[in-house]
Amino acid sequence: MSNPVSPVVELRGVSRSYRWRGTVRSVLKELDCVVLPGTIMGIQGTSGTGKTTLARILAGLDRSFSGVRRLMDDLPREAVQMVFQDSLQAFNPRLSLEVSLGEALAASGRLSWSGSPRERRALLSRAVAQVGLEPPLLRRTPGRLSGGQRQRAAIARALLMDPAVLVLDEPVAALDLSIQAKILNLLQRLREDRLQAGRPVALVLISHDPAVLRHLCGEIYSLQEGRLWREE
Ligand SMILES: Nc1ncnc2c1ncn2[C@@H]1O[C@H](COP(=O)(O)OP(=O)(O)OP(=O)(O)O)[C@@H](O)[C@H]1O
Repeated sequence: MSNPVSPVVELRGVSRSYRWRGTVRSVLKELDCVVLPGTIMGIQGTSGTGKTTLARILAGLDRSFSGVRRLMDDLPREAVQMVFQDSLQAFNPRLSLEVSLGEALAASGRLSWSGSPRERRALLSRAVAQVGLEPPLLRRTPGRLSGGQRQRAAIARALLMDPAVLVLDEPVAALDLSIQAKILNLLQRLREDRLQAGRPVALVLISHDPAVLRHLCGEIYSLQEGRLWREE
């Protein structure tokens, strides 16, 4: 009998509701979600079904839920990283990419701010080159990048934290079709590279667009009535 693989992150019986103007809206209802190492899981759902709510809970950004969220043994909090649809809001507009990504690098514990600037620049150049960005772009603020470049930078920043899971909430919805395909191919390649390097990263790709999910995902689930349903 083969050993069962432990989830990198899992949700069991998770419920989340919002109180708004005196009424309570129940969004997630006893939802289960299991993310296995190195897999690509797709989650679809129409507007308002709770995709972002689920993404934030998976990523550990929202703790106002009932039920259980479990991370694989010994994984640090930062092991689950999130990439948002609108990466302009995810970056401090006043900071260059070099500073924003440098902060992520310092937070990951791989290099302290007191480390040599040269070493830091080399690591950051490699990080952006890995997502197809020219290192000189590191000097720019996020507002001086295209939407596609910014999304690549957001992915590079998340990868600097050496995640075991990347939760991507509508990562290409704001981009032109041709750029969408490039970003999806990039995610595919990054996942394969990490698998080969023995450091698997699981992707949870959330999209309202079934075509985006079919492009990448082995398993696709629909978020409906507060739960995930496996698509055939
Ligand atoms: N902070 C909040 N306060 C009150 N209601 C909220 C809050 N955040 C989300 N909601 C409501 O919860 C429901 C689910 O929201 P959520 O953003 O998770 O859905 P979604 O599937 O990501 O939607 P979309 O595809 O439109 O982004 C929506 O009806 C939304 O109005």
